Amino acid sequence: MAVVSVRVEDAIGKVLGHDLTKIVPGEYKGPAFRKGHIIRPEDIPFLKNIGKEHIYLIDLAEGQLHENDAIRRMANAVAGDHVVLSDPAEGRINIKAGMDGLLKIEEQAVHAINLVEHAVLSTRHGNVLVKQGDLLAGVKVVPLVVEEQMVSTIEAIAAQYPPIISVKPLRQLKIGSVITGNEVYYGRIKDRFAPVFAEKAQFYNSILLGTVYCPDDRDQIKDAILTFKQQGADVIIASGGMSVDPDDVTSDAIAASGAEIVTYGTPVLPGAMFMVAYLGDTAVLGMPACGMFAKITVFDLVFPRILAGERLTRPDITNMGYGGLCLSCETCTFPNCSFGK
Ligand SMILES: Nc1nc2c(c(=O)[nH]1)N[C@H]1C(S)=C(S)[C@@H](COP(=O)(O)OP(=O)(O)OC[C@H]3O[C@@H](n4cnc5c(N)ncnc54)[C@H](O)[C@@H]3O)O[C@H]1N2
Ligand code: MOO
Repeated sequence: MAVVSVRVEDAIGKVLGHDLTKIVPGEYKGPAFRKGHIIRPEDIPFLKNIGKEHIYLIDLAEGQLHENDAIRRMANAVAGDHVVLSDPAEGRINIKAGMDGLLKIEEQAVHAINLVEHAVLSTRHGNVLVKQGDLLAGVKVVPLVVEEQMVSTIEAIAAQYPPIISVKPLRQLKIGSVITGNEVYYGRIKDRFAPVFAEKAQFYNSILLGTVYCPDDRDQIKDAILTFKQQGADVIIASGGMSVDPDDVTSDAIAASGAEIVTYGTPVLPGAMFMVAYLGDTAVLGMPACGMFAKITVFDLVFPRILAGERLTRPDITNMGYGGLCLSCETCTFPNCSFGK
């Protein structure tokens, strides 16, 4: 490749080899001139004002790629379902959500690609809900010109993984809620869980089939779970009675329903006493009383994945320990924080 640096005064009539960026802090950041622009005499003062005394004219050799062609290939290699790619601008392609859904990122593949010299694949954390148009990742290369070999190495890495960046569509789920506890059932205290379930159902665009109240009685809780199963619930949530007291029988009731227990306990705080089980295809979740108190809990890490049609395994849950500690910030910014990442 010949990359020739010429004085801007000598570049009139020549073709610009890459986007030229203008930045005014707080006001503007973007391309002042795009690759392919033919330099005009009136451009000279403007170029000098953005600090350019020289510009590059590029003549690619065999086996070399301009940054824009390299990042187009890289972006296509990492893009899975329901994502859209921007055009290159300033040597970068943005990958955005093509629809609302659950963002999936193959983390190991991202690490492997970034080990390739000059590659830049910068992503968000996966397993969060995204809206159509949300930014998911940016793709760049460091130099203006790269060897084609570098890009084919990245394509080969990407081929070893499932789609690296994708968005899974969400289902609308039918939820049955079973609220347990003698103190609520016998009217000693006012129930505080039902409003939480109503809010969660609305937030996650799900349908609440109904709410059944049970005392701390294993068989009554079990029967309520089985009734919701018969009614076609996709998810059954049983609240309270999930910890260590003798009256805490909810986990026993879930087991007695015949559900297959994936985990009792999660390495997430709040949510240590949470249970994930499956009765056929119906997820049965044991929600400890922290779910009534904390705005965001392990439920908010688990539920989006169920919405996206995933059946959670024990490693899915145990992997949540790294980053599973909520800092209970005064102003909650979840999912834009370390919780669940
Ligand atoms: N010694 C230990 N104590 C606790 C442990 C532990 O491991 N060892 N775990 C703690 C964790 S973590 C959680 S979370 C809580 C809650 O556990 P439970 O799900 O068993 O909650 P309950 O005992 O049923 O109730 C606790 C508290 O919340 C009130 N409650 C429950 N449901 C309702 C409702 N629908 N409406 C209003 N109030 C409700 C209940 O009356 C109790 O005051 O345990 C920790 N403790
Ligand atoms: O299930 Mo409890 O969170 O750890 O509060």
